[in-house]
Amino acid sequence: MDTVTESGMAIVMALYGGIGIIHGNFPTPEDQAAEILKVKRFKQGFVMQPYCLAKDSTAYDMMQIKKKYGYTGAPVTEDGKVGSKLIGMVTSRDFDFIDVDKKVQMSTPISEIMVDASKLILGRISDSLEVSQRLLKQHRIGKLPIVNENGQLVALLCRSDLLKARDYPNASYDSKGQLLVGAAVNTRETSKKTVELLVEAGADILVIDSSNGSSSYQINLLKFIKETYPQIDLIAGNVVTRTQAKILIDAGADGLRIGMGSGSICITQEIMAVGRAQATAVYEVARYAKTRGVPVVADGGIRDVGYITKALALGASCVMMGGLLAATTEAPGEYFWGPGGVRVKKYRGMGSLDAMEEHAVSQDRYFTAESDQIKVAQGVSATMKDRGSCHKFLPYLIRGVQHGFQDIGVRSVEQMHAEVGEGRIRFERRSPNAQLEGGVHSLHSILAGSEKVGVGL
Ligand SMILES: NC(=O)C1=CN([C@@H]2O[C@H](COP(=O)(O)OP(=O)(O)OC[C@H]3O[C@@H](n4cnc5c(N)ncnc54)[C@H](O)[C@@H]3O)[C@@H](O)[C@H]2O)C=CC1
Ligand SMILES: O=c1[nH]c(=O)c2[nH+]cn([C@@H]3O[C@H](COP(=O)(O)O)[C@@H](O)[C@H]3O)c2[nH]1
Ligand SMILES: [K+]
Repeated sequence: MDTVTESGMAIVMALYGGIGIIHGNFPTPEDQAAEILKVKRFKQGFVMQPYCLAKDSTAYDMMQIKKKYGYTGAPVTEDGKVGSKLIGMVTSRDFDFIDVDKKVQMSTPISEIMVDASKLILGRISDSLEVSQRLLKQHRIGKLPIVNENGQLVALLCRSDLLKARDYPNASYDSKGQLLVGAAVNTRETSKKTVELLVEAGADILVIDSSNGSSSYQINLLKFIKETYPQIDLIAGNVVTRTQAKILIDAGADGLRIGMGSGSICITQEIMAVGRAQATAVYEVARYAKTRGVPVVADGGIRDVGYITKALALGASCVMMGGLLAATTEAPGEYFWGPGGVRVKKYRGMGSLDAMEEHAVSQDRYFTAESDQIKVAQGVSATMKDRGSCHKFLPYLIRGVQHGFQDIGVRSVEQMHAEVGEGRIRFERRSPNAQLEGGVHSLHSILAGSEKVGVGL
């Protein structure tokens, strides 16, 4: 989803053993492929998307970076982006000499404050983290810009990060040791070209993204991709019935995505009058897919960590989450202050009017003909409360699932599936009263900070 997964989210997901599916709502397919490349080029310990200044930036622009993001220095590049030529670097040390109270000095060109690239110690993209770290220490500098052979900025190494260098023992790597990443494509004819770019950029998995997977458009694209790129794992969907599952498995799907209208921003069940209760859908489709040796993804409706455990118990091999990961630091978009002074980020359905209007690609998807001006939204646009960084939230989710498995008495997803299959682990219907009882109830008030999601971060 375009408010959940771009390269930043995909990187952190892979570092913790998951995978991110880069959304397909970019202005061009090249933009989507560029996000795949960013994940593939990610080097552990490096900041791959540092906030940059442009050659015509001023001291004021640096102050804005400091105010908004808390960073005291920034690389200066030709056009203010990563990937363009590095022309200098500003650090707090250079900045301390500027009196920020004086207006004239706020408009001082950054070129007068920065240290010119010719005088900087630079790291090379081909160097390992150890070599670059040694360079930092040797020269006692705070920040080391990493450039490629053309002098273009590709990353930044910060001394402050050395102290918190993390290890990711469960990271998802491909055979070349690069992080795994997937991408979503729609079922339009144009996707054939998009797929070529995504595969070239190194996508490991493609997800054919549609609310109703069993369409002729999807089957055609699925067959095309399987024939043209047999090495690519393909997840088809979405489906909620065994019949739909059969159609896609027969057409060659390697995995299925289950869920129709169960997502937090979904209004499909109300507007289209189609869909299915998510637990039933996961249970039924997973049971059938298992007989065909095809794994399934439970997509949508994961409200909290317990829902992941439930989805796995119902037969899913993994879950896909939108809302639960939205409004983390790594989700696209900026935080802003929502009603009640709460810090929020935007989260919207890919079928919301908002998403449809933003990009020509998604508009195209929703117009049955070019001249068709009537849009039927299948999702809403919303905000989500700041959830902090995935570096804390993902370990919380993982540990939460582990505790759930421990309490149930299973050691792995495979064991869970086997014991459910054999009837040793069983589900029992809960009455509405039992569900109320299972939640927080009868309290005068809940103390701030102890809300359900994220307890124990
Ligand atoms: N999981 C869920 O419950 C739902 C998810 N969504 C999300 O919203 C986004 C859009 O979903 P959909 O509306 O299902 O998109 P879609 O692209 O599958 O369908 C949109 C419209 O385009 C038409 N279409 C698709 N391919 C075509 C082709 N090759 N030629 C001519 N017409 C074609 C379809 O028939 C449909 O009318 C996706 O990201 C999806 O995941 C939307 C609704 C429900
Ligand atoms: O009915 C819908 N209208 C939409 O506009 C829409 N956008 C996304 N999705 C689906 O919702 C999933 C995420 O759901 P959660 O926020 O509950 O994790 C996602 O993974 C999608 O399957 C949509 N469904
Ligand atoms: K819903």
